[in-house]
Amino acid sequence: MKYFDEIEKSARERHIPVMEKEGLEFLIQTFNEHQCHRCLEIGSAIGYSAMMMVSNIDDFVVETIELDDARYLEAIQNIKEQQLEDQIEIHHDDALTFDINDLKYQEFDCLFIDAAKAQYQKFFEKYMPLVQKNGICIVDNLDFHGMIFDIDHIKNRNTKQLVKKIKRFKDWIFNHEEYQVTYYGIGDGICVIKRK
Ligand SMILES: C[S@@+](CC[C@H](N)C(=O)[O-])C[C@H]1O[C@@H](n2cnc3c(N)ncnc32)[C@H](O)[C@@H]1O
Repeated sequence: MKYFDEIEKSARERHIPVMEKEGLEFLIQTFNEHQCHRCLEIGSAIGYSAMMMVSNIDDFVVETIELDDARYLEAIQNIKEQQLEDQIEIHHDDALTFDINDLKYQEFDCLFIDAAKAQYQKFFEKYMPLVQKNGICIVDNLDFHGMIFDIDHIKNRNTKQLVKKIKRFKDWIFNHEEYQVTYYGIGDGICVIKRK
């Protein structure tokens, strides 16, 4: 497995939320097992997860969307420095309002949702139709540091609202008649979603 330890370390030091190694290894393994080659990622941050994916999965491209100005610019720089421009296409936009006609690819075999947690359902509903029939979607951070199991004891009002929204998404997707969801207690809770 190829790692980008310096980039990861620098992100953590500056409190830029990038995926934990364990979760990323799981993501890469899952995309490999499902023979995925084209991923749409929502939430690039500084490009770390996209670079990990394209560097560790054969014949793999990522198209990714990032809202934050500084992170987007840093992602561009990182991708360029690693000479991965041919494999990673990054857009600077709000994924909720982004015009999907501006995507380079119109169909994907995997979707990775890793942006604003309160909007998971909106991201899923907007982007899952771009994933082909046998494709998969991976969603991270579904336990929110275990808080999802003990919402009544969360004191901070904003945190409580956020955790409630994550729980609402979890309940919605787990009970969805069109999708089959498998939960893995890796990192902060990961779900692999497939069409039934
Ligand atoms: C958890 S970080 C992504 C980490 C990255 N996938 C990694 O592991 O290297 C989430 C990112 O989503 C971005 N984000 C939040 N809301 C967004 C939106 N509506 N559209 C696009 N990006 C968004 C944030 O600015 C943040 O950089």
